Amino acid sequence: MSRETLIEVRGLKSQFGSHVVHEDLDLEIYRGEVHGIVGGSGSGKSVLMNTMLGLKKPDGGEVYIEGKAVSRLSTGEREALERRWGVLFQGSALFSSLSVRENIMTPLREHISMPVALMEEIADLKLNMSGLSPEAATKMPSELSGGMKKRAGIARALALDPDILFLDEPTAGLDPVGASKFDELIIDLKETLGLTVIMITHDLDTLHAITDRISVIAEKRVIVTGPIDRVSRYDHPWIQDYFAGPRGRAALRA
Ligand SMILES: Nc1ncnc2c1ncn2[C@@H]1O[C@H](COP(=O)(O)OP(=O)(O)OP(=O)(O)O)[C@@H](O)[C@H]1O
Repeated sequence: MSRETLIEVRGLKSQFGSHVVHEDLDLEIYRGEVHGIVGGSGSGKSVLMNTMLGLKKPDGGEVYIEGKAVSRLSTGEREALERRWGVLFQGSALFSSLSVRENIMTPLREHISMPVALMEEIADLKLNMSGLSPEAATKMPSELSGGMKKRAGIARALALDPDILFLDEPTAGLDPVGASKFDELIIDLKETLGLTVIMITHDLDTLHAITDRISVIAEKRVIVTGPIDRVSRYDHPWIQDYFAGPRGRAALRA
């Protein structure tokens, strides 16, 4: 992990009607790190991720990628940026009427003009990188287990060779063995592909196993950022409940 800032959120305000979700929120993501975002339910983790992805416009403040204000990018620059990231949404969000291979090909179809045979080849390569067997290519999402769906979602997220990977609750719904295998996959991919990974998760084992730094959202802003062992000692009621509660202690022992 370098200390070079890849994404910077400055003074973010997010609101829906009169409901203010973020107020003066700052966040910095370093190039090459796995950065976990944690916070209570409804604290605004998904809204923050959607704002970094440009799916929600800030109501105040700005998101900078490599120092460039996202709101001031031209359409071309914006499209180029979108090709640099892959996203695994909650629940994998695969298209149920498309096979796994077709799902992985979707971003290629949207962004690049190339022969179908080449797209299929790329899709099968990403499938393999995500730890799925070649037979999974022709399966429909309904035929996959939860863990396989997540891997197919990762394969699709990797379709355009991104350098930034956004993961929303990647291990939710997986059993502990499946979740720890998924953690290993994320680390492998990060190391082989040089990815920066931004991950929302409630999974304390995953946070301990793979994050370089974490940020905690509470009271509408990021209250602390740092390595998990430092953040978990921070004097704040939510942090103490979360990390020092029975689950937090078990994850630390593990
Ligand atoms: N499109 C929307 N319209 C109105 N309110 C919204 C919208 N999206 C999010 N919110 C509100 O913003 C707040 C933050 O939501 P968000 O989904 O970011 O929380 P979260 O931290 O990801 O929660 P969880 O851990 O439960 O997934 C919530 O109060 C939610 O109701």
